[in-house]
Amino acid sequence: MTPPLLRLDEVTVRYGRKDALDAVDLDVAEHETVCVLGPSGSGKSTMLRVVAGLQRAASGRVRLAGRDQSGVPTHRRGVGLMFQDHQLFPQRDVGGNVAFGLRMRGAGRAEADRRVAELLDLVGLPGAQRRPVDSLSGGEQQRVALARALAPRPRLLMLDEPLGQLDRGLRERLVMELRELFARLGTTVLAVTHDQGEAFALADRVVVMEDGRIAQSGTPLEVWQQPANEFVARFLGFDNVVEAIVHGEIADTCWGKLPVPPGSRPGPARVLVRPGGVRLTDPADGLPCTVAARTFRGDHVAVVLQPEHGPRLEASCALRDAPEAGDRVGAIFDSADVVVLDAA
Ligand SMILES: Nc1ncnc2c1ncn2[C@@H]1O[C@H](COP(=O)(O)OP(=O)(O)OP(=O)(O)O)[C@@H](O)[C@H]1O
Repeated sequence: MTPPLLRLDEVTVRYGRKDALDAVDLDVAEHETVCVLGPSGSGKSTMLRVVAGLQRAASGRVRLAGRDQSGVPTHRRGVGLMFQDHQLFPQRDVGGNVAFGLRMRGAGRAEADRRVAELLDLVGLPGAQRRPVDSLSGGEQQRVALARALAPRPRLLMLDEPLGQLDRGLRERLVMELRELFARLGTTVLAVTHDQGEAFALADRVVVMEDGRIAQSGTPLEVWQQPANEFVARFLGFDNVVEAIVHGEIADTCWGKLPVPPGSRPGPARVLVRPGGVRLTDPADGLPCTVAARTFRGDHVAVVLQPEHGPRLEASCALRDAPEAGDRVGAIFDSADVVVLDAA
């Protein structure tokens, strides 16, 4: 069996007494795009740095195509890196920036020129070779940085907050372009971001980091549908989490009895209710609540409910059905949107 393109085997990175990575195991298969997601300080950049050879592991192994990379310098690992602030060379023009890695690897001028033209076509900047980089917009600079990272045909492309500085609309567009480009080129990608929308749009697989460890790894759909624990649930923006006692297909909570999916582990647990699974009805027919606030979110309205007992909960409503602040409503719960979480 061929080994994964990248394997981290119990990799620990220590800064002083702190483990920035704590015995992390991770495989990235050839042609896979893996996005590492997590709050600030959870170890995302450290993971990229140790794979690139910019940071030494205190213990564990980094393998690329099965080969232990201990002692292999960055420029011999065959990895491409793109950081959040692009780090383009301001004194070189676009062509000079994209050709940089090629020339470093001994490519002749004609070959480098051909490859630069090919890459600028690929990233949607055909003919931009002679433009000064400071004449480019943020999004264009991002494309040049991407072309530069792809130029030497790295076996693994690593992106650190690739779209961090750009405004939301542009990011959403570029993420789709990147996904299509990586699929077309068959690039293997390890990207880190703190933006879940970006990670979910780009990734075949999402890895959520918490304090130097992997809290969950799965497809975007798996992680979204079944967050492993309360940390992941809250990181994804799900705040409807309460203590519960699960028995059979019921969870007893301060919000009353919630239906849980068949086969849920019985006993004390934390339970998440996705806002889409909170339906509003007459106060007499559900958990009586007062509407504390409502926020327009484009395609839906987030309605914050204050029950008579227990913490507030959020419901997601269609615009035409959304109640007004101060209204009395009843909340009923849909078992498909109730998730029994692992104890953290
Ligand atoms: N050179 C360093 N010296 C000491 N501590 C460091 C160093 N680099 C990172 N750390 C610490 O290691 C931990 C992980 O940092 P890292 O930069 O990998 O996190 P991150 O998830 O990428 O964060 P961010 O999203 O803010 O970039 C943090 O607690 C950070 O303060």
